[in-house]
Parts: sequence; structure tokens; C-alpha cells
Amino acid sequence: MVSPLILINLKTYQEGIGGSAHRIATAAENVAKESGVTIGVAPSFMDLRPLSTHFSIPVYAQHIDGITPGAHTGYILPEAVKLAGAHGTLINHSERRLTLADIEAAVAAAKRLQLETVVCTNNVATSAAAAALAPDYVAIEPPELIGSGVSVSKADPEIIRRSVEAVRGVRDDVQVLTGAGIQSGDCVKIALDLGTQGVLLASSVVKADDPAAVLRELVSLL
Ligand SMILES: O=C(CO)COP(=O)(O)O
Repeated sequence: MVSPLILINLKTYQEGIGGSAHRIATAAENVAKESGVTIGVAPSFMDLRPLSTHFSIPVYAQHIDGITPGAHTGYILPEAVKLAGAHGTLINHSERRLTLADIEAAVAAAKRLQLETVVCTNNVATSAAAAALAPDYVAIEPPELIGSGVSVSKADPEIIRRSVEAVRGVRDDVQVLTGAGIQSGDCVKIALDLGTQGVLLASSVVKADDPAAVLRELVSLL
């Protein structure tokens, strides 16, 4: 059994480079050490290298483009993300949506470089489609609950249950994460009891005065 994953998406909550990403990564590393739970962070691209150098927790990109080195202005090159020390990458986050063809290309590029893949989805049907691309994780996040403070585990457990079932129906080697409004140990426990392997979250930790305290609460029932 793979150990549960708590993945913190830092989005663009931070003002200025470095400070808040470092603060959240420090909290994540401390709580990961205390609890034995795997806690990863997905900072802005500019923070990948400092975080991967200074911390031992897994660091994820928030997006990659399925391109190879060459003439692609303004794209995120998977090789650059790998060289910056990323362990993996989000793909198709609700705030950075891609076409199915783009998702496939991004997953293929990540696999070529042995970057762990977390493909985000917005409903049961897209979860099944994402599973067919054989990423490491499919992360189901109902967009209407993202940043709402209302937890998917409590407001819509059915979408988690049905997504796990849909993913399992396509491939049994793809793990499922869930996210949106995750804020307590209870939310994490419900998600795991419904068959997921962990959670993807942002605001409850990133906006907290004491991110370590929130993380301790999140892992408290594991
Ligand atoms: O989008 C999310 C994580 O990728 C969820 O965000 P919140 O935890 O702020 O709802």
C-alpha cells in the first residue's frame, strides 16, 4: 500500500518570491517528519529550485507543457522542471485547464523524464478519461468547491466515491486524490475511507497564520 499523500498547491497566493513558499515548506517538512506522512508542495515555477535544494519533501510543478526543447516561447519545458529538482507535476488543474490532447502530451513528457504525474479532473467522466492516460494520480476537484471553504469530503462524498470507482474501472494502478475545501483531519479521513490515496489542497494551509498547526490537524487521524 502506497503511503497517503498530502499535496499543498501554493497557486499564486504568495506575494513576492520565496518568503511564503519557504514558510509553508518548512511547516510541511516538520509535520512530515513528526507524522511520517508524505507531504508535498507545488510552488510557483520560480520557487521549484530553492525548495528542492533546501527541503527533502517532494516538490511538484503546478503545470508542464507537453513539448520538447525547441522553439516554444512562453511554455513550461518539462526538462526544465526536472532540472529544477521537481519530483512531479500537476497537469490540468482547474485553474490551468488543457485539452485532452495537451494532457496526453504532458503526461507522456513527464513519464519520459520520470516525473510523477497528478492529473486534475473536475467530474467523474473526466476522471475516467484521465485514468486512461495512466498517470500516477488522478485528482478529482469539483471546481465550485475550490477555495470555497466547503470541503468536498463533506459536501460531495459521492463524487469522490464515483470517481474512485470510475478510475478503478479503467486502471487499477492509478491512485486517486481529491481536493477542494479540505481543511481538517476529518476531511482527510473521509477521503481515504472513500478509497483515495490522499488530498490536494491550498487555502486552508497557505492562508493560515500557523500552517504547521493546520497540517498537524490534517494528519491527525491517519
Ligand atoms: O485547487 C485546490 C488544490 O489544487 C484546492 O484549493 P482549496 O484547498 O483552496 O479549496
